[in-house]
Amino acid sequence: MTFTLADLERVVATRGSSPTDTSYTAKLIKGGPPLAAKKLGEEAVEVVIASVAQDRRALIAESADLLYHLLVVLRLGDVPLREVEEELGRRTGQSGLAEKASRDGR
Ligand SMILES: N=c1c2ncn([C@@H]3O[C@H](COP(=O)(O)OP(=O)(O)OP(=O)(O)O)[C@@H](O)[C@H]3O)c2ncn1[C@@H]1O[C@H](COP(=O)(O)O)[C@@H](O)[C@H]1O
Repeated sequence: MTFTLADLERVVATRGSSPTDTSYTAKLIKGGPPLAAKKLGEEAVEVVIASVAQDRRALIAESADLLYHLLVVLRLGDVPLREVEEELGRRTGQSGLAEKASRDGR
């Protein structure tokens, strides 16, 4: 089964509400937006470098880091991933994808 961003969002939320000493996510959340946003920026630069270098393997790994850190930043901003998806859906307008998502109740 595919591990989705929604699954990762739930993991991040759990680490935020039940922090453990060994959790990197809990450390980021404790540091608040200044720490999490700084890490997000660093990961974005690493994605840029991988892209320009045309390093496909690094692009996948750095994109995973970037998406994870984005979910932490969203959590700290009290923004559910669903609201970002809704924004993307609005931009997609009346395309088939948006209609399907709407029919599926997402
Ligand atoms: N997807 C991720 C994920 N991606 C990247 N990272 C961490 O992000 C950090 C990336 O920062 P760097 O590359 O700068 O590494 P670093 O120098 O060790 O980081 P700093 O100490 O400088 O902050 C690394 O420590 C990675 O382990 C992640 N940490 C956690 N997750 C997910 O979150 C879940 C919970 O993790 P914990 O919160 O650690 O239990 C995990 O099971 C994963 O699913």
